[in-house]
Amino acid sequence: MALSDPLVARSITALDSALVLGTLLLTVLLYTFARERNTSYPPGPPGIPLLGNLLQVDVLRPHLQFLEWARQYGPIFRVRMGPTHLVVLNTAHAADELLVNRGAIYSGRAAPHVAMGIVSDGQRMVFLGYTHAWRVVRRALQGTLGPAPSRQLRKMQEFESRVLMHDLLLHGDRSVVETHVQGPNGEIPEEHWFGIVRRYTTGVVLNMAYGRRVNKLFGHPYLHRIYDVMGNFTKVSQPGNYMADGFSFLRWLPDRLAPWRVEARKMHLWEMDLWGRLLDECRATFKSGIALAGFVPSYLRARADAGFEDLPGRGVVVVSSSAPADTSTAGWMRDKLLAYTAGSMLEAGSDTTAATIETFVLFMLHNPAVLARARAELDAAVPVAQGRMPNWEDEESLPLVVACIKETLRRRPPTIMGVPHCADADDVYEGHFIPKGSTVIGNIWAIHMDPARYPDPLAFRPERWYTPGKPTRWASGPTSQDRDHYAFGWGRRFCQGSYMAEASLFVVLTRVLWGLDFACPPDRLPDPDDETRTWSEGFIAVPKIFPVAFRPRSDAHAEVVRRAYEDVQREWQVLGLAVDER
Ligand code: HEM
Repeated sequence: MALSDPLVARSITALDSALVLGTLLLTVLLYTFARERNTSYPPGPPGIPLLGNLLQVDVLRPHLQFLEWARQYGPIFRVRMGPTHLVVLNTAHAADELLVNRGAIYSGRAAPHVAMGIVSDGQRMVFLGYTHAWRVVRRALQGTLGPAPSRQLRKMQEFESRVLMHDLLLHGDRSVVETHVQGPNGEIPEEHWFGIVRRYTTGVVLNMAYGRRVNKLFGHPYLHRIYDVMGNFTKVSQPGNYMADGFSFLRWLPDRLAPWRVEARKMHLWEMDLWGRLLDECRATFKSGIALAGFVPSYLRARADAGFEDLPGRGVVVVSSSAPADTSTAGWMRDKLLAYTAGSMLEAGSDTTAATIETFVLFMLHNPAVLARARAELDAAVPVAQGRMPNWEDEESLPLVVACIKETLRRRPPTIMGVPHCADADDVYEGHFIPKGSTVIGNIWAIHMDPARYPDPLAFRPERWYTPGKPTRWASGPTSQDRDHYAFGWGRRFCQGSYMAEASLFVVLTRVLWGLDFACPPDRLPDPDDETRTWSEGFIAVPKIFPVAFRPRSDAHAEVVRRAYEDVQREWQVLGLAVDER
């Protein structure tokens, strides 16, 4: 038979591939064994060859098993998920020491190959390595999200919270009397009160990024697309989802043997149809001379002023700087990185904040005595006779309410295991070797459940933070000296939106407590300790939908909410923004 015979050629190719694959697997196996025998790694559960501990962990809810191992092995343990070394830090001290004090080494990201390299074309900010491009992005965002500039965002947060209050009033008991079913990928029915919360959280970030509004709950062109993209990305970035994430040699396979790559490229185009289109629309407006507020319009303006009006492509354009290459922030984002950076804001800021609001309501329903005390505090600080809703100026008079928000972030942090960092160099911690390339997890869940730091950790107890008559400090970082909880992560990768997030939580939750009674039928109230029934899977573990009936605490409260909503419609027009459509 001639070699040109297609059947023979195909079987030789298949045999070759199998041999190459087998040899590579064997090499990985031998290398792993040899390395492990001679090194003093952190303690950890024994695994099996090749797969390590992969089969011992529910990859969709790893925090449960990781908490068990934290109790067994202490401040630091190590597991292997296939070829990936995971070093897990379970006390505040260990996490602060590595992720903050040794931030020069531990600020990288272990990005999943398929989700970051292909689906995001390497441009998603949250997964960028500790690189020059990341520094350029981070510096650009700080001008909008930093402690001082983020105060400029409060006007829109205040305006949008009026719409949220109005919508919850309109919602009434709809999610209790109607049957709503969550979609298989966590999709929220538009009529459910979770949709009202999402409209707020996504709306304020969309406004921050693009100066646009989400002005309707039903049929908005972007609202659902954003959640679809986020949901898909959460799925594809899940550890264990793609073999090629763990076994890098699979990345050499040609397309016909790697259908995941073809699928991932399609996903990238689908994502660009959203993030790229938002940028294109913004650029068209900018070029037509209309001045929009927001991070992206301001960035396009500044970039054009610097002589880079059009910068197609990915990554950054390097601008010479006198700073050393490893600290320089000089440079401009090209279009694709800019589009993904704005998209990353929407992803990072929407579900996390929405989940915290919903979780707060859940804990209040479970703790009616705390709720009554928080309300009494609000009624004293902002009597309804004043004809206004609470605002940030009232913060000092509301120490218990702030303590309740902090306790929500501690008791159930939305990014329950944080976002993994990566060790960019070999290191030793308390005699334990941490190899370069290890994925390093600040185990927020284990730290928040540490009874030495938080006695009776499962109890919802705002008193941990509350001193009567004294303002409650947020104490959420970024410095290790100013930490009561770790919901926003660590060090140089600390959540850049934390000031914006806390401002949203404050204005929304003080208003909800102040103006609305809310109730859930006891037999439908989810149990916060029931992991599978109450919380979603994934690296942002959010509450599953539960029904709540909202009604005004009095006619006077309802009147204040209604008036604030009507007034804000005029404000939208003055600002040239879309009015609400209901
Ligand atoms: C309650 C709400 C939020 C929580 C709990 C939260 C939590 C987190 C966590 C745990 C990280 C990873 C930190 C680390 O790597 O150690 C993170 C990163 C980040 N967050 Fe947030 N976040 C929230 C809201 C927001 C908002 C509103 C924004 C902006 C609109 C935002 C923007 C970011 C960005 C840009 C990063 C990536 C930082 C980097 O990789 O350098 N977050 N967030």
